[in-house]
Amino acid sequence: MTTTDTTALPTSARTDAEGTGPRTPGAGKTAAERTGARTDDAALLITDARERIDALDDRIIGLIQERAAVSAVIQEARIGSGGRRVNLAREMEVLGRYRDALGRPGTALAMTMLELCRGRV
Ligand SMILES: O=C(O)C(=O)C[C@]1(C(=O)O)C=C[C@@H](O)C=C1
Repeated sequence: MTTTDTTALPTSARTDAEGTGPRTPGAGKTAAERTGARTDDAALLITDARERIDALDDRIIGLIQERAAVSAVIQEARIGSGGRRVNLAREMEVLGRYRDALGRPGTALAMTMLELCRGRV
């Protein structure tokens, strides 16, 4: 690894030694440019919090994939028994749960999730 001494620069003007290769988003950018922050403290906080968000998003994506697999088992069982892929009454229950917990955007989220789990109707 080639290293450049950036310690003479203000932290906000440096790029991270790690994770800012030529293909890494944010490569060659200052912490301020990467985060939109105007102070080093804020840039650090944002960088840290973004790592937590990325970890949460990874888990959410994994849960959606797990949900889709369980949903596929149900759909296959129903189709295999002579029924239809879609069960609208159940979808209304799912939409209602998301709406109750998250409001109107929850409904939109649930509709997208159902599409991911059973395709377009
Ligand atoms: O609960 C079911 O009966 C399912 O088939 C699962 C599921 C879902 O992913 O939540 C998928 C398709 C149906 O239309 C309803 C719900």
